[in-house]
Amino acid sequence: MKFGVLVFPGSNCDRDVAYVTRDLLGLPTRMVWHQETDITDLDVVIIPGGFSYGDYLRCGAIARFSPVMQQVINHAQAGKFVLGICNGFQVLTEAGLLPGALTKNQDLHFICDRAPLTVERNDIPWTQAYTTNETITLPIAHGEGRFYADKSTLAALEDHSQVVFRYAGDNPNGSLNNIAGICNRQGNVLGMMPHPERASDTSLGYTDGLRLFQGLLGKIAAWV
Ligand SMILES: NC(=O)CC[C@H](N)C(=O)O
Repeated sequence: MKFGVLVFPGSNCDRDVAYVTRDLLGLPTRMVWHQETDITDLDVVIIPGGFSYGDYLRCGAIARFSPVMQQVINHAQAGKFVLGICNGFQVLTEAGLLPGALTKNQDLHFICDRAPLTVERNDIPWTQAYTTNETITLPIAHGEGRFYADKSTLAALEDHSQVVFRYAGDNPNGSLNNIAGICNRQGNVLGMMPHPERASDTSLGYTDGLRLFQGLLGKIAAWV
């Protein structure tokens, strides 16, 4: 299984993700510059965190127009895997691959913290290494992480069990329904504000994030 990690001007978690997939998990991984137009060699695309285009206009609003994004849409529509972490989640909503929007945190401050999360479902490949309703802890670091969607979109997300992670403790940013991460209806595209790649190495003190990547490895053969 081959991973590709997108790199935009301003990405800053790209190497952290590659450290997990290439160095910790030993999987083929290549960095994908945002102007590339052929990613058909990839099984999994990860859009990492950071400040693509300096967060001008809105986080992810400019990156969404990078040439590689049409390829990411094709990749997702073919049923292949896409993970957007933090700025990557913002890019996925801007690109229309996930519903809703990430808006400025309720208190308008950038938040850097550890957040307890509830895993809402473990029946998609991404989360099969967790148990449903398990509480895990992942770092968060964002200024625009407040999930918003209109009433009918929010109801549809809940009706189709597309909420994958919810903030378990205090709601850190004012996200509607405590939403920290969602997937598309098929379950192959996942977006989340917390950073699993920053909780994957034992030297960092906790490894709840590693199981996200490990879960995908266990399931991919059956899913594709
Ligand atoms: N860590 C990140 O990816 C940050 C995302 C974005 N720049 C924000 O502040 O919301």
